[in-house]
Amino acid sequence: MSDGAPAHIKFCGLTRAQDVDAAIALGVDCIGLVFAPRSSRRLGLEAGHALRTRVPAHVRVVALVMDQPAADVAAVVDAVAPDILQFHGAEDDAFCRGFGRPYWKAIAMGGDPAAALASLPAYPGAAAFLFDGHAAGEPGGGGLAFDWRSLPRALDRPFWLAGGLDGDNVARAVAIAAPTGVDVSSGIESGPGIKDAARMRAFVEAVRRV
Ligand SMILES: O=C(O)c1ccccc1N[C@@H]1O[C@H](COP(=O)(O)O)[C@@H](O)[C@H]1O
Repeated sequence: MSDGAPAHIKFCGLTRAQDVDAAIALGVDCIGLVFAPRSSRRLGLEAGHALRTRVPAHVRVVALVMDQPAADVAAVVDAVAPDILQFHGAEDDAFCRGFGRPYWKAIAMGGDPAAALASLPAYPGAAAFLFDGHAAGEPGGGGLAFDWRSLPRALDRPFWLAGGLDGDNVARAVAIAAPTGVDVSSGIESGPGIKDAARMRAFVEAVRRV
């Protein structure tokens, strides 16, 4: 999938203004804000809005949701104005399309990868796929990697690699999977939702060295 350009970088699960500012200073492409109920990084609408206002227009804000009612997703869209919605649950294509934003569909590769990949045609409206290491029905953000070699060599749209990435393994992951971008949460943290400046920098430097 890669066209030889460096992989894009998304830092996910930011909860503090200082971490958003540091991520932007490092030049990441996307900031992920988590609104999924079962996440230790979950933001309320006001906190999400406050973080969103710190993000310049050239950095995309991705709002992560999981198996929430349409009214809750719409409230996130209204309060946070994300550039992209990232769906992590059993939402179908029609649901994901219903909020007037491009969407990325997370694909849970941690259980049955073949079944996970077989679900891709069910999401014709997805602007991109995000392959994560958690099992279907489980939340992500737990640092779980999957076998990057299980991804197809060719896909009809951009895809992001997530799950268990950090500054030590991301170069190998990019070399194997050639994703459009890489997405990381726990691999740049000192604790849930608390990003670590040195780990953030190490991750970005590792991706840029590939
Ligand atoms: O981050 C969370 O808390 C979360 C909750 C529910 C669904 C997905 C979640 N996170 C996503 O998982 C990736 C990978 O996380 P990690 O690097 O393995 O810790 C994260 O970037 C989010 O996209």
